[in-house]
Amino acid sequence: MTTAQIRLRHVSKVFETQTMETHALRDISLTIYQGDYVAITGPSGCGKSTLLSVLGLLDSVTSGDYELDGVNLAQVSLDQMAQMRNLKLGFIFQSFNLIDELSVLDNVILPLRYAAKPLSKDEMYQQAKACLNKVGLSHREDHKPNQLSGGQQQRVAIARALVTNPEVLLVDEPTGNLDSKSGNQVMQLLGELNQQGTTICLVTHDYRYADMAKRKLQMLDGAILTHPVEETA
Ligand SMILES: Nc1ncnc2c1ncn2[C@@H]1O[C@H](COP(=O)(O)OP(=O)(O)OP(=O)(O)O)[C@@H](O)[C@H]1O
Repeated sequence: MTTAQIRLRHVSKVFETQTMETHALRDISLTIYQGDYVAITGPSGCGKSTLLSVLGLLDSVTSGDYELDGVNLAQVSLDQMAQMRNLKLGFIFQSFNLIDELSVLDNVILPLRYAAKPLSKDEMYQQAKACLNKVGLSHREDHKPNQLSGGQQQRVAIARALVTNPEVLLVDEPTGNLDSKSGNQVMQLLGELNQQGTTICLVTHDYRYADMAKRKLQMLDGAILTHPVEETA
C-alpha cells in the first residue's frame, strides 16, 4: 500500500452566502493510497461530507491542491475532470438513489450508458450481472427497487457503483438507513471489496464500522485531528 492515489495539499473549502462564510474544510493535507481503507468520523457539521464531495470531484476546492493518480486537478478541464470521475470513482450514499421505474438490473447498468467508451448491449448486461452477483442479488435482477428491503437496495446501489470498475469508492453513511443486520452485511461487503483491491474512503458516525477500516481520520471544525500515517504536505 505505497502508491499515493489521492493527495490533498492544504485544501480549504469556504461556502459563501450573502450573510455568512462557512469554513467547511480548513487546510487539509491527506494522502490516500491504492488499496487503502480510510474511515472519516467526527461530529455533525465538521466537514465530512464536504471532504467526500471534494474527493469525489463533486465540489471544487477554494484553495489548495488535489492530485488524483498523479494528475493535478487544477490543470485539467471540466470535461476531463468529469471523465476522471466516471472512470476512477464510485459513489455510495446513505440514500440509495435508485430509480423505482427501472428494474434492479437496469439501475445497475445506468452508469455504463454514460461511459466515455460505450460498451455493446451484451457487454453492459454481462458486467451489470457480474456486479449483482458480487453483491448476492442475481436472483432479484428483474425486481423493482421498491420490492426490495433497505439492505438489498443498498447492495444494488453498491453494484451500480461497482459496474464501472472504479479504483476508489467514496462512501457516505452507507448504513444510515439500515437495520443493524443489513448494515453489517453492507459493511462486510465493503471489506471484501477492499480486500479485492478497491480503495475505500468511508464517512460514518458509527465507531464500530470505522474500526473496520485500515485507518481512521477524525475531523473537527473542518480540520483533520488525527493523522495515523505521516502526511507529506
Ligand atoms: N452548500 C453549502 N452551502 C453553505 N454551507 C454549507 C454547504 N454545504 C455544507 N455547508 C456547511 O459546511 C459545514 C460542513 O458540512 P458537512 O455537510 O460537510 O458536514 P458533515 O460533517 O458531513 O455533517 P453531518 O455529519 O451532519 O452530515 C457545515 O457547517 C454546513 O452547514
